[in-house]
Amino acid sequence: MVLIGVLIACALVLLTFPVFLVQWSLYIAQSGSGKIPRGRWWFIPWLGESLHFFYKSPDQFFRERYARFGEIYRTHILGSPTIITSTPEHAKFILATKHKSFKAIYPPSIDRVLNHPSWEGAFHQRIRKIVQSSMLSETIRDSIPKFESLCRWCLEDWNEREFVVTHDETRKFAFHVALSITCSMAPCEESMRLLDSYGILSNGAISMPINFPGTGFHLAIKVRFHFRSEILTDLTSLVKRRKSDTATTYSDILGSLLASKDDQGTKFTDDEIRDILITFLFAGHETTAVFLVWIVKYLTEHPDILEQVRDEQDQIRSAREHPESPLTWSEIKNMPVSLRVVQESLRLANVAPFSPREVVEDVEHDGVLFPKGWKVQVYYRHFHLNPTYFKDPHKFDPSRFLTPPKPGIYTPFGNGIRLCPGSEVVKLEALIFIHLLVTNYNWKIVGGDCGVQYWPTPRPKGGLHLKVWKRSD
Ligand code: HEM
Repeated sequence: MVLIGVLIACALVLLTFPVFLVQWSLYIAQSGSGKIPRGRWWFIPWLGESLHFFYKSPDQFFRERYARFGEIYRTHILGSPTIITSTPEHAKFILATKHKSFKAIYPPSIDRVLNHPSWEGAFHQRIRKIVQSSMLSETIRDSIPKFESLCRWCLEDWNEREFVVTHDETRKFAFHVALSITCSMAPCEESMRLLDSYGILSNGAISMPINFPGTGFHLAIKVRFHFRSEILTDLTSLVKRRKSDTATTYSDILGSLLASKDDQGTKFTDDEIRDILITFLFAGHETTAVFLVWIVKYLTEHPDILEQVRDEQDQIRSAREHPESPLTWSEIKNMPVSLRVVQESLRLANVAPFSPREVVEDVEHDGVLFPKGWKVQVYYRHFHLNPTYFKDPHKFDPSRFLTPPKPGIYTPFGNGIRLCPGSEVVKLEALIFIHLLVTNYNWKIVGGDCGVQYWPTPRPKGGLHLKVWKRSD
């Protein structure tokens, strides 16, 4: 008995010794030169503070550490020692165009589902150029009628249903907008099949990366093969059709990818094109869908603001010769109240709260050491909910955007070299959605407030159930 006790004690000492060594080296590093930021101690090497991170709520996890350690601190989550920073100065440095010491990464769950490294260097710039030019406001303004009819299609029978799961419908809308920009695909059997596959893929990406039968992540890995082969089939037939269709010029991303050559005249391979499409569709719809749900929730909870938005949108409609005419670019540009609702919802909801990076080489900035191999998360939520930058930060108050925020403080679309190229599309989608929703419908939330699902991005739990009726009813 005594022997077993001694053996267990020895095993514990042996197991925890390396952890103490790591922790001690951190202590030396931070006390010697005062470089690595402060943080909590952890005791299980791979796990670190991950259990707290997943099961408390990321929001509470970061809030507690922010309160204790300030704007920059270290932790150990998702299998890596990580520095969390939320000083505008560090964010600018880490995300800056020319800085090569940090490389972009996906969070492990998304990484293993998408299964390709983040785009870097010249390859990244080449893709970015194509993607950006497809989403400039001059380019997307021609797509207003297309986006509006997609939105009408998604909203058309809301009043006839017992209740609407808002997130299901906004996903349908955002996904078809992304498909339209990517490969000019209109709603069809194929697009709905892809939407379903993406639903399962996204469920895996938003779950903890545990590959065990029965988990969402396990299912997503399995579905990924199915999804990839589906994309491959669709893409192959699309390329075939495009090649034989010499009469039409396609101004979508797929068309540009197929035409693009690098400095040596090399084209993208089919595998590369598939990876770009998979990633682009992923980036392009999930965040937007959740964001539109938040807009509905905020408007419902603030009837005074909903009334102002409705007044604005009704005026636009009544100023037209035919009230049902499609929206125009000049009408979109003349929605200041609704635009402020969009800006404030982006700030408060923080649907993309992080920019994750990996440190490529030891780098020091402003008294902080970022050690090689560590992860860094620029955490925008600390900016956007900081009373120093936004008075009464948890209050939904679109009027705060009557005064533009200071540069580098309001960053819902990130910053620097990877600034979201879809920001103009998101705003356009949101304004079209608001216009059609408030001019056509009244609604109320049913099933009570189910709270917030924080992982991986904050969203109303259950997708927000609505009972909807026509305004004329
Ligand atoms: C509310 C909606 C959205 C939010 C909040 C959002 C936010 C972001 C953020 C913060 C990043 C930077 C990530 C980083 O620094 O690592 C990003 C990147 C990106 N976003 Fe968005 N996004 C949204 C919608 C969209 C849409 C609609 C599209 C396309 C149609 C899109 C396409 C992309 C792409 C391709 C990147 C990668 C850019 C690069 O690596 O150069 N996003 N997004």
